[in-house]
Amino acid sequence: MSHGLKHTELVGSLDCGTTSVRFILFNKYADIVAQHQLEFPQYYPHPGQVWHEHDVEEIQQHADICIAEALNSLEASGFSKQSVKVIGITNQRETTVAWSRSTGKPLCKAIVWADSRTKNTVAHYEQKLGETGIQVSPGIWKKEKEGVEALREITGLPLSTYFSAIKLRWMIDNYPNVFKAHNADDLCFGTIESWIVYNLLGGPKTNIHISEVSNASRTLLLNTATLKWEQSLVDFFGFRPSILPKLVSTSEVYGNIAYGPLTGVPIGGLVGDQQGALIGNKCLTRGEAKCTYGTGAFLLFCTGHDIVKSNHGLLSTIAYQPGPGAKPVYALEGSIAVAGSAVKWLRDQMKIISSAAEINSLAAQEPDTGGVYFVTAFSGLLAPYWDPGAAGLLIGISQYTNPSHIARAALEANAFQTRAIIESMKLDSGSDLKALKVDGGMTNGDVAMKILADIGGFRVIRPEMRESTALGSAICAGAAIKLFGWDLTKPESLSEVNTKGNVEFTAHRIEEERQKKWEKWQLAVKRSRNWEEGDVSKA
Ligand SMILES: Nc1ncnc2c1ncn2[C@@H]1O[C@H](COP(=O)(O)OP(=O)(O)O)[C@@H](O)[C@H]1O
Ligand SMILES: O=P(O)(O)OC[C@H](O)CO
Repeated sequence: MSHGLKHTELVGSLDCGTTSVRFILFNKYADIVAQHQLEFPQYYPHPGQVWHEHDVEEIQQHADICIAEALNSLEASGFSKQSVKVIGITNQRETTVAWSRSTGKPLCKAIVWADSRTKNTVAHYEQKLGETGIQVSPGIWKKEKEGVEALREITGLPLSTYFSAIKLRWMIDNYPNVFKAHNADDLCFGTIESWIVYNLLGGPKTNIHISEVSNASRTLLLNTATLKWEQSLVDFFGFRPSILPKLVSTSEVYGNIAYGPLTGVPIGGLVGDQQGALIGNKCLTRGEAKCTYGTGAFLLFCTGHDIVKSNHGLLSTIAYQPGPGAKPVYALEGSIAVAGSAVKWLRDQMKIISSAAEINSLAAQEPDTGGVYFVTAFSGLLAPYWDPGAAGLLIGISQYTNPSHIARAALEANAFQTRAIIESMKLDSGSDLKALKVDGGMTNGDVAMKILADIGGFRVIRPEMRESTALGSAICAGAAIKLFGWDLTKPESLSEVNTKGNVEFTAHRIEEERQKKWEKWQLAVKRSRNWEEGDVSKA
């Protein structure tokens, strides 16, 4: 490798995604020096329903193995462990963990972000917003439409099955041991970064119960302007304040690792994975955007220090806070629940491909979808539709339809949903997006990327080094100890980071044809909506 790596300092990143954990060691140029990745089990305990769980002890064990194995390969290639100066953690967001303060053990399996079992809980709180509302200041209550607005105003989010407070409420209401721990002030609530950092820093011995603000901004409990837990919302959802972790910034030293091969190394960065990818793509100033295609797809558009409120179905979220007390940077986000998971479904359930990568060669066997549209609403639709009642829909099937058409339609679904988000972003931010930086497992396929550019009608820029999520948290961690001169408030300090080439994909289809397909997609989405509440008399 270049740049005299053997003598250099390194920064680690523990990336705990929805389907796998990886530990990656980077040098100052973002070259990957060593890494290890492991998939972990997914639990779907109720066939036919959209329950999706993780065993968080299993995630922690996989994380420990990834760290140990990456360090073994590091040493095997002639580096000392002491090269690792600091590590960052990045994670699937919203996934909700409940553990016991006294034992440090999880009280139940974590409810994963994409799980939509909580539809009735959402309906209950929608009704409560209509009836009692939320108290926005002493004696001032906002109800009904105003209540929904106030919730958005405070948190940047709508009431949805997606966010953590709803999932936690469901746990308290449905698991007697969680209910008991809540009442006894023994319940620790956290998202995945809270859980991992709690363990790495010593578990119940040290009891460091913290949550980072980009993750906390996905709970429905954080005031994104003040960066504090919002008491009115803690009350609204009926939580005891003792459950809440202490809030911390995205880049600071939270403590030193308490066990294993990295004992004594500081943890200096915690960041939600999508915000991590924004940082890893160096989209640090207003107007820059990226989309990460993993299990789901998440397009984040940096809005600088301004919270831009969306009127078109997007989320206003915290991108990162560069240090304790520092001014946060915000983003508008469009979240798509199903992206790579549709590929996984074609592989594991439909068995029309034997590996995820194969979707590309299968889709390339046909020039088009033969009129098939695939609305991948496996657990309802997130942005910009926010319809938990939408159902997955394959439409336009005929005698002529073959597996290639379906594979292609799955890739097109990704592109159409991305376009829907870009259209909303245009309306909310006033700026058009002519080019999109992409990363994540799904972007490994060239055919998927060509379809994205062609259907979306924008340039797609794919970096050679696509571990942007991990790199983002490494940058946060490095910046916390001023390693390599990195500074999140000075984008120019990252000029030497990840400068390897990009591959670009451009649109070929004529605009009129693209528009026609777009209109047909919108029609397909319309047909998939409100299926759960469907009533034959209104069909
Ligand atoms: N070559 C490929 N083409 C299309 N999809 C792919 C390819 N490789 C992986 N995927 C999909 O990408 C997803 C994994 O991406 P990753 O970024 O690791 O996700 P996560 O962080 O959500 O676990 C899987 O759902 C898989 O189906
Ligand atoms: O782990 P990923 O890449 O699927 O990302 C999941 C998101 O953070 C959910 O909001």
